[in-house]
Amino acid sequence: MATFVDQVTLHLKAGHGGNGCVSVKREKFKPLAGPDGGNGGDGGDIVLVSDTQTTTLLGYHRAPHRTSPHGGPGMGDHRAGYHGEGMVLPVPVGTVVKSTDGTELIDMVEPGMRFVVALAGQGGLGNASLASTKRKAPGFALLGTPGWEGDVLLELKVVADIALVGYPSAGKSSLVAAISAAKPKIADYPFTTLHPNLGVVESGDTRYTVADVPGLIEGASEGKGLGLEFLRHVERCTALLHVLDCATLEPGRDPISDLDIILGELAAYPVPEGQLPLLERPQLVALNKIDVPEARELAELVRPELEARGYRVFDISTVSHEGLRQLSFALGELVAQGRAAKAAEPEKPRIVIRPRAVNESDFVIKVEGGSGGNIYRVVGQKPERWVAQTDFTNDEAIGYLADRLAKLGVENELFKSGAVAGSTVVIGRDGHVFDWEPTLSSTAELATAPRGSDPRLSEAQRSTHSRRRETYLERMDAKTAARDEMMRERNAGMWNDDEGFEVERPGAPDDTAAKED
Ligand SMILES: Nc1nc2c(ncn2[C@@H]2O[C@H](COP(=O)(O)OP(=O)(O)OP(=O)(O)O)[C@@H](O)[C@H]2O)c(=O)[nH]1
Ligand SMILES: [Mg+2]
Repeated sequence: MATFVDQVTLHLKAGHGGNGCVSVKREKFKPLAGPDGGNGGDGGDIVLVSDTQTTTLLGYHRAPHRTSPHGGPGMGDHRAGYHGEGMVLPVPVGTVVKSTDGTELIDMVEPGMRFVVALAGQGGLGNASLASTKRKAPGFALLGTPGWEGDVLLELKVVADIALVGYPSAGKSSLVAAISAAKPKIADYPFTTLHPNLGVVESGDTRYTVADVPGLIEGASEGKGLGLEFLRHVERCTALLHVLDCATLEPGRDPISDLDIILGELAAYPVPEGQLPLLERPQLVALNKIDVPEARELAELVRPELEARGYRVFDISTVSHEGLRQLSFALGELVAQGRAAKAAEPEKPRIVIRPRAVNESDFVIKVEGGSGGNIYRVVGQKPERWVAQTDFTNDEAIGYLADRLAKLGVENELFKSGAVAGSTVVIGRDGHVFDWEPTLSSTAELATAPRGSDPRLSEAQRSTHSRRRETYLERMDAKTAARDEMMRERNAGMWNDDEGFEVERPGAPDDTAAKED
């Protein structure tokens, strides 16, 4: 028998971004002709895609380690590194992706949904891209950031319209076999069915799926028998069909008490938030095995009570096929009603399929008490990424990082949170924890010096625009003053023509002096 895998832990490693390149263009007679280091390429993301052609997680059970390619490093002469190719992992429709702590990341209920489960690293900028008017020849490049690495849990939940529930050997698999083309294993011992079987039924205009799940017994919710675990597959069904065995010879069992026990077990199953509890969904009852005379009698006997409880009851035999037509028609009606109700619901917003997307610009500083004084922890996507991009063996790169952090306001905030000279500053929540040693001196300077005395925090740096505007206005004022002065002189010259008028030419006397030399 083929193994049925409905749960698998994937170990994922998304590709790293390639490092940027530091390179200087060399030409004949011009050995330092400017930076030309190319950017590193991005790594490849690992993407899950819900695919109707995929029906099992078996492939991932056999090969749970998946690694996507890294981005290539940048090279000289402005050559960028290649991008790592994204890795697409097809999963069956109905796969739920969870993190290792059990939180649901996404429910891939619709065919064709894409979920970036492991985000690749970004390529680092090369020194050509880092060049600016102020920094004409950067002697550093940014490192590529690491890709996401970790485990996720894939859980396959069968998506069926109708779920058959009942005791072992009640005839659930036989019923699926009788009303659909599915060929589940049928035998006269309990727990024949170990994994759900799906059958497709066509009744009138409606086409629907029926899931036959393993038998339930009393205490299933506490783990007896095959436990409640298999009800996970029932979770998404529109309606339930109770299959009751009227021909059982086991002492102490009869259709009514069987039903009560199953109802008790179903009530104990916790459905995920936002879904209807199992017992609040439409339910029908099938009294099975009425080809056996005693079973038919028993069915007649219990029918009034079941009807009194409000169930629609069907007497069936999967052997003689009696009652199956009416039953499949009734199930089809239920499904059609369920679908119509669903279509009338306002459409849910499409799920955003990029994980771990936090507001990029935000960072927070957490002050933690340590034995050697407070630790200032900077937590935020940007600062963490920038740290990962920094080559700490290169002073220029460290300086660039300090500038970026200062511009974002990190150092400002550190100062406000009370960081002083010698404080330990750590950037990153976990994983990327790095001790802020290399730039401690600059942080310390900032923290001890009164605000504004640090050159990088001076007004000239902080508000370049208003500063530039001020300088411009000053210069314009000076110009106007000079012109006024000149006009005044010229006017004076016009009135006193005899005194002569000469436009002063600055530098002219010097020129003559130079010629004379
Ligand atoms: N006489 C008679 N026997 C039936 C009928 N339906 C099922 N059976 C028998 O009951 C036994 C159990 O049938 P299954 O379909 O395997 O029962 P199940 O509910 O799927 O059982 P589990 O998978 O163990 O939970 C088999 O021996 C079937 O032949 C029926 O309508 N009449
Ligand atoms: Mg079965």
